[in-house]
Amino acid sequence: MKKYLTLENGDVFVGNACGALCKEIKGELVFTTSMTGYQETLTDPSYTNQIITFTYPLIGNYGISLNANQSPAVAASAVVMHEIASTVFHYQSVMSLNDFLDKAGVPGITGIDTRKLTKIIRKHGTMKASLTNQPLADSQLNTTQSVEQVVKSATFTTPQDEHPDHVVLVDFGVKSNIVNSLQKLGCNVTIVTPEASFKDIEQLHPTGILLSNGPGDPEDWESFLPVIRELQDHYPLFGICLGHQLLALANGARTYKMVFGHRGINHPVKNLLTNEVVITSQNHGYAVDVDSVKDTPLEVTALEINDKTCEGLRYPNRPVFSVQYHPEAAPGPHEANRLFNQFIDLMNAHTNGETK
Ligand SMILES: NC(=O)CC[C@H](N)C(=O)O
Repeated sequence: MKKYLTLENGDVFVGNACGALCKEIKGELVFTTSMTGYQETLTDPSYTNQIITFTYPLIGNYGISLNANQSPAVAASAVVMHEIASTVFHYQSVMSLNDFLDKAGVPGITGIDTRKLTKIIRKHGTMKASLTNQPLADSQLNTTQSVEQVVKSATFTTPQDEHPDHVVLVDFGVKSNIVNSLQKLGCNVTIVTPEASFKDIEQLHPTGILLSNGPGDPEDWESFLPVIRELQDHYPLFGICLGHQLLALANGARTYKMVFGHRGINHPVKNLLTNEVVITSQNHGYAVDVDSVKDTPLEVTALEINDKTCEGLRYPNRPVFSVQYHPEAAPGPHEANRLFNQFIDLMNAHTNGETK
């Protein structure tokens, strides 16, 4: 069955349908250069309302496993591939990528020259696009799920015991490996939605706050910025990706939309405090304006080596910091994992009265 990918600039790519064959969809067309980790990528809530193009030419060859999902559902609207593997080899695989997409009701298109498509996205920037069963003019296209719906589905959980580290995680669309990474290090994690007030969070007696990743434009979360300002006055705080952008906005810095973003698992980031370079997992379309940080109490702590975008911030003399990349990986390298240990060290020092 044929499928049509129509870009906002008028370009049309014709390929073969896969996944939920008949489903038609609209979304923001982005690309990821990750060579592995398609299951984690597709279930990362930050990809909500986005059509993901995989630049790697063969996707799906190790199937789908029971423990790789980053949220209960496939978050991406659709998938664009050069080739989807028809034969799957992995001892943990329980189904093929094609069946996974079909069960999730997510359409895909294969047989696409993803190199050509990516060059177009790099030149024009991320664009709206649609995936239809007929050339666009003849099709009946439905709209997609809103970002709000994703965030409202977040749940509250309560700590099981009295471990000293109790992280209240504000869920803007969290990846499960952020929660797992904290729990593996012994933290209790309570998840709250961004509707929580400072008082709601205070009543949970946190030892630290984590602002999660999430989809969409950080400027849409203006209502939560006053809560962040209060939180950073009282608790150790760690922001990841969207959480990093929100920490910046809450302190008066600006964010902007990048031309085509960073989506991949080999982005080099230089730590300006240690001169160390880490290879990081990234997925973002917005960034913090480095120059705008100068007029805030924050300090830029890291830059992406290729384009010098802001990758890290801290609030000097406070246990408050953030990164634009994903220390929890899933997918990607684990080099930055130690940031969770650093967060725990900051919480412990704060609990012991060693920091403000
Ligand atoms: N992974 C994320 O948290 C992404 C943050 C934000 N939605 C962006 O695209 O920049």
